[in-house]
Amino acid sequence: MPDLLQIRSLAKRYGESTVFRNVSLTLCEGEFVAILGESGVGKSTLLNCIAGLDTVDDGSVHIAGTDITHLTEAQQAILRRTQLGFVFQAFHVLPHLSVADNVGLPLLLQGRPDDTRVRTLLDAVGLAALAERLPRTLSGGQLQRVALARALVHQPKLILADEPTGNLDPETAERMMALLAAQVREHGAACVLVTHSQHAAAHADRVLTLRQDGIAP
Ligand SMILES: Nc1ncnc2c1ncn2[C@@H]1O[C@H](COP(=O)(O)OP(=O)(O)OP(=O)(O)O)[C@@H](O)[C@H]1O
Repeated sequence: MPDLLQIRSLAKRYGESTVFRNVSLTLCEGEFVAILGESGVGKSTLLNCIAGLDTVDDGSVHIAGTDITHLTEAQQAILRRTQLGFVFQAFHVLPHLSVADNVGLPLLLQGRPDDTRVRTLLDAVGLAALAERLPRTLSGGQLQRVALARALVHQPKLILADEPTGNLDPETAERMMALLAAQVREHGAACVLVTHSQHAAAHADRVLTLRQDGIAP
């Protein structure tokens, strides 16, 4: 199966301080990897580097065969829009858009708005009744589900999920992880999940731990 993500010898520093180095990881279609690691070790930074949202100091990141570290910012933005779904730890929903419009944004940006697909995702994350509400009227767990629905709505090839169940009760978290896993396995996507939750990580095919000098089982 083709590799959707290939990370080779990735290194990241902030000034003189090394966050991580020697990080290599390959994911093919249908693969789901969970990354654990102590707080501050660089898990969110790694996801940002994969998405081209942060610079890297060494190594390469190929997404569906394209090295994102060698693209211009505009080219990276197009690749993110077409290939990536990102569940940010801090949600990053747009405050002036309704829940439905936030979820539909990736489709709109690709010039293929689809209200039916948005409705399907809102149903799947249990937010259909809140479709017209503004984000500021939602709870943290509801916002997290908006972020998950938005990351899946355009059926991206690569899903990067940063602690996507951190604000959810155990039952809702299980349902959201099942939704994420179904997207990966039924649609041939690949997912990198960053989490502190062993329950969430149990949905993955492989569980790896990030340390300063690399990533390993
Ligand atoms: N813009 C920045 N400038 C300098 N240091 C940074 C910057 N962003 C992150 N860091 C540092 O990089 C390290 C990795 O941060 P990161 O948020 O990736 O960790 P994490 O493993 O995701 O943590 P957590 O599990 O607590 O969310 C931390 O020590 C953090 O302080």
